[in-house]
Amino acid sequence: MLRRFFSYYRPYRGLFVLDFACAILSGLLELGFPIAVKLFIDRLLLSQEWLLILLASAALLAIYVINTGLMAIVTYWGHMLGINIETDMRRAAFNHLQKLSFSYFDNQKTGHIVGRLTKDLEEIGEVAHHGPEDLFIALMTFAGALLLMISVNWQLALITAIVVPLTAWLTSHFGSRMTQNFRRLFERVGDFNTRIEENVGGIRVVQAFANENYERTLFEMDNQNYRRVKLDAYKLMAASTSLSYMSMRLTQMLVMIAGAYFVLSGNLTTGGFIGFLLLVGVFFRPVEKINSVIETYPKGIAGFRRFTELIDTEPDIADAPDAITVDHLKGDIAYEDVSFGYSPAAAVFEHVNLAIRAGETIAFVGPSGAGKTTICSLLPRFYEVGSGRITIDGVDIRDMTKVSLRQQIGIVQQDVFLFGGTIGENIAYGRLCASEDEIAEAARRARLEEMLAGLPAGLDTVIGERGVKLSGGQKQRVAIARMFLKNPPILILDEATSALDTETERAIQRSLAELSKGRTTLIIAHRLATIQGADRIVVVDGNGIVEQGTHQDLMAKRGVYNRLHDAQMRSH
Ligand SMILES: Nc1ncnc2c1ncn2[C@@H]1O[C@H](COP(=O)(O)OP(=O)(O)OP(=O)(O)O)[C@@H](O)[C@H]1O
Repeated sequence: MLRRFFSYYRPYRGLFVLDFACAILSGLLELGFPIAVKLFIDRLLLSQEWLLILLASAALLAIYVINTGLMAIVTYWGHMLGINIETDMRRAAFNHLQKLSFSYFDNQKTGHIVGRLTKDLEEIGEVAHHGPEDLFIALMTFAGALLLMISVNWQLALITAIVVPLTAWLTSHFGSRMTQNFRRLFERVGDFNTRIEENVGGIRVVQAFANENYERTLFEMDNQNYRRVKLDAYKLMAASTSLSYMSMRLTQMLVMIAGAYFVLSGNLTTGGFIGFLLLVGVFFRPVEKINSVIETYPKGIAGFRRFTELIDTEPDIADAPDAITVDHLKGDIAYEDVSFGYSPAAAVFEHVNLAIRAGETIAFVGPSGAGKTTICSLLPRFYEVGSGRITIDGVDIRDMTKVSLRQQIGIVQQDVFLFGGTIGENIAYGRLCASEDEIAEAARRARLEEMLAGLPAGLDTVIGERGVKLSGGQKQRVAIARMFLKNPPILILDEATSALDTETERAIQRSLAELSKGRTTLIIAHRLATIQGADRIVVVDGNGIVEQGTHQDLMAKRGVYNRLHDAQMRSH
């Protein structure tokens, strides 16, 4: 894992060397300072040569100034190193996320994904900056101060070194527990990110049901879980901080008593004693740091593990190595003995065979949950067929690149998802390089003109998050306009069930009819009245296709379709 972590430093070798070199230099100056003080007191002070004393003071000041500069470099460039690595990892995670298929997102909570890309990576950035530097400097300071202490008085050095095994124990004992703890903490952050996401996204439903109290209770549960885990972390930290503090101060006391004895017995100079005490301070600095390190490192490690988990998630639908880029498909589709289930244990349908000619309009009907949407979502490879194959123009869709395949298929969903920008931007999502004229033309063909005329900003009207400022019908028309712009040879229409008024509904039907002209169209139908004109109606039940034919054929057959039709007629 460590090697993998360091591979992210590769592009920033120069920055790393600069940061590291400055940190080492600063560490050395810190180490040299107590010895300089010792010499100052023992040699210069007693010599009473004022010029030398002033010169030595100026030299000490210069050391401080240089150290200040070094520390500024370490703080700025060191953080830049951390931020660069964090940015790279975030980009890698986001790019990987774009490759993952629907099944991954079906099983993930949005808040957890957001957490991985924000909080976790922030912690990694901190460790990326401080990690190697702190570790190395800590070791260097430890070793350097110990050697200098031995050179001043080895007996005192031995007393001071008592603290080393204790520190090692504290680091290993608390470090791994803190890593586990922070991992749990990040999960809890993910939980309430998800909760907030769902609550804000669904606030209209929450308020319409007047379920604010219920939501408050759910949120408070997550909030308290987070609090508990965080308190556990601080309990561990309090234990490690107080243990290390106590051991340091006890050692310091021992050094004071033993040092006083050595000075009084003439085995140590006053300068040596003061210098030694200053060295003890330097020696303890890494020990004191252990408390912040014990917080930062486990967070970084936990964050990095979560990051690698995401990066290592293989997209279950990937391009074959020799996948071809398709363009201008005609739109002949064939499902050949296709079986599929979202989980291997539960098949949604089995042995589906269906041939659709280019330009044909096929409507899928059947009871709710029968698998109409699922059949259609296999075509753009949102999910992979379990067995059998699907071809377009005779080519297996698994032999095409995902991007080129999906460019050939347009989907108008029942639940139109719009982005938070303007109407124009949302239409342009169909073809990002479209000109303004093309966007306006698409809007006209989707019969958006009248609505746009009533808006002062027209296509530049901002429609709010997920398009909340538009009506259901308007959103659908924007989605249709997008498709006119995308202009794919194959179309999947998830027919709207939302109760639009008859006039709007008719207008939308007309737009859709125009949109599907000359394209192979698969309609996921909920209301049979609207699809009677389809070239073919395919009836799906819980196992697969049970009937197919024109409306007239199926009515004459007096089978499932006939029953569904009669039932809907009765309910209207
Ligand atoms: N992402 C998913 N993960 C697991 N199971 C799913 C998923 N989507 C749908 N299902 C299940 O697959 C079955 C078929 O669902 P599908 O949405 O294809 O039916 P449908 O005929 O389109 O229904 P409706 O008319 O209500 O939209 C259902 O039992 C449903 O619970």
